[in-house]
Amino acid sequence: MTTQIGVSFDGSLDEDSIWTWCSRVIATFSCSGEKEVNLAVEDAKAAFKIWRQKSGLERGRILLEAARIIRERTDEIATVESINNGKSILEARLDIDTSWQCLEYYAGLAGSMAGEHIQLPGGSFGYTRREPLGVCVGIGAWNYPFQIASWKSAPALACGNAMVFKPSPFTPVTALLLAEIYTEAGAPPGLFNVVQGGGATGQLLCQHRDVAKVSFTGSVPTGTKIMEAAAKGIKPVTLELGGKSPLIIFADCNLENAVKGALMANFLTQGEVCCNGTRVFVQKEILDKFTEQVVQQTQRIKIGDPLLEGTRMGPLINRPHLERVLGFVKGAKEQGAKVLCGGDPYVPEDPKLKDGYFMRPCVLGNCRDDMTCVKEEIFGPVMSILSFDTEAEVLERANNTAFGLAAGVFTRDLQRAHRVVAELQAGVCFINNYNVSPVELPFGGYKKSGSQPVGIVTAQNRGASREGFGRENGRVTIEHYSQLKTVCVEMGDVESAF
Ligand SMILES: NC(=O)c1ccc[n+]([C@@H]2O[C@H](COP(=O)([O-])OP(=O)(O)OC[C@H]3O[C@@H](n4cnc5c(N)ncnc54)[C@H](O)[C@@H]3O)[C@@H](O)[C@H]2O)c1
Ligand SMILES: O=CCc1c[nH]cn1
Repeated sequence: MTTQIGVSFDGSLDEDSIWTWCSRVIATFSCSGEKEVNLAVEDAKAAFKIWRQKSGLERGRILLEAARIIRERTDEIATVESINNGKSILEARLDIDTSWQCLEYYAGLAGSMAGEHIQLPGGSFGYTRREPLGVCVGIGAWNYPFQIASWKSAPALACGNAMVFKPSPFTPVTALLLAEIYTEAGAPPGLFNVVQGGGATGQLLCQHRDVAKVSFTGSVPTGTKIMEAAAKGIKPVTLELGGKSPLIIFADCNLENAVKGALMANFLTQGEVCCNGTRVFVQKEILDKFTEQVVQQTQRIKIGDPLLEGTRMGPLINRPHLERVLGFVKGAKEQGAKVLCGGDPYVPEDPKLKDGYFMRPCVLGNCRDDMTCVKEEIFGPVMSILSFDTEAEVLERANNTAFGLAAGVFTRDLQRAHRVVAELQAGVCFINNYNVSPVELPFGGYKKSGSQPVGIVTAQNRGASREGFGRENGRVTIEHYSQLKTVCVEMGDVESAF
């Protein structure tokens, strides 16, 4: 089967390919079926045999070389990513930066993977070995194609695993560049394999008996299917899912920073960001001032050709998604929200861009907690502003969601900031900033965004979610890509019970 992709790549970067976010097909690929998936897993198994024998330091050296190549080729990869996804070139470069930084980080940790030595009676002893899992599968969403492939593969490879990666069919291109780079850096052929396809290919990967683990980034409904498939094979999963995160702005904040923070929380990558703080709770005293400034700055966002240096917002991923996002705005109006700016299709002056999937970033006022736009993940450039009076009230409302990916708070009162984040049911919290993603810090959600509360959430266990469905980045991810072997060594004779 051949799938056609709306925003895609024809292999050249000539003048014409700059104008391709307009439903022009510029790449086709065949979806991998059972045969191709088996082949990719077989190749990965062969590479794993070689890779697992290398010391951490040796693996780290290859990852470092891959990081160096990515860094050297940042502009080129960012350009392809911008064509692949539609995000602005400025943002695409930042994604490539956090990608090579991730490889560098895990290259550094690879040599430090170690077990313990435990003394036992009579001179006997035990030790533990931290071992790789085997062939891991990575399945990506379309919003951060290169970054997701890097964030999944770097810790997997650092721990001695191989990976078969399936990008989203909407953004199939840049994962291939990463595969080429790993090979060029000295990884055994097949260590990082890319298969193309949609849900059916993803299912084949998850069900494959030789796959040891699945790391998935995408929506909650697909995450549920992946968990079901993995459960049948008793495979560990990492799930990085959707969100509807709160951003809480207290009256004592630095207003200028809070306004900038709200834009960062809502409009990066056309609003197609899992951890976006789309429920913006503003304390009543500053509601009007904050709203006025947010609207002013939102209206200044330059929309257009994402490859131009001045552009800050490109087209959405595809026509159905654009229509879905516009539908949320329409529904919000019907439910009583006020469109303060944007929320309509945008047609750039350049005739070559006229069929692009552009829309004006939208700020909604008069929002209530029961509105669909406030409850559901929109995954587009739509900010909902809600007002609040007290800290206790806003905490209750902020946590009143099945999601738990991220949350933010702007205040000058640092005691309040820490008190509030301790109560927020979210895996990633920001104080006086939003949507910064240093690779040294673990990234992942609570609740339906990727982890599970311990039983029923009560005042006592609130925030005590385990990172049972994994994390990306940070030291903790090593544990999700490795397993512990205990070795018990007898130094005396066997004391038999028989
Ligand atoms: N938490 C995070 O880190 C994070 C990051 C980016 C995106 N997301 C979430 O991703 C969603 C948007 O991305 P999307 O539309 O690509 O998500 P999606 O769930 O539709 O698809 C994600 C990936 O899963 C594959 N897939 C679909 N059905 C499958 C199946 N049955 N088995 C295996 N694989 C299958 C798709 O082909 C794609 O590669 C949003 O909800 C967003 O919040 C989360
Ligand atoms: O979409 C979510 C993943 C992410 C967040 N920031 C950078 N990448």
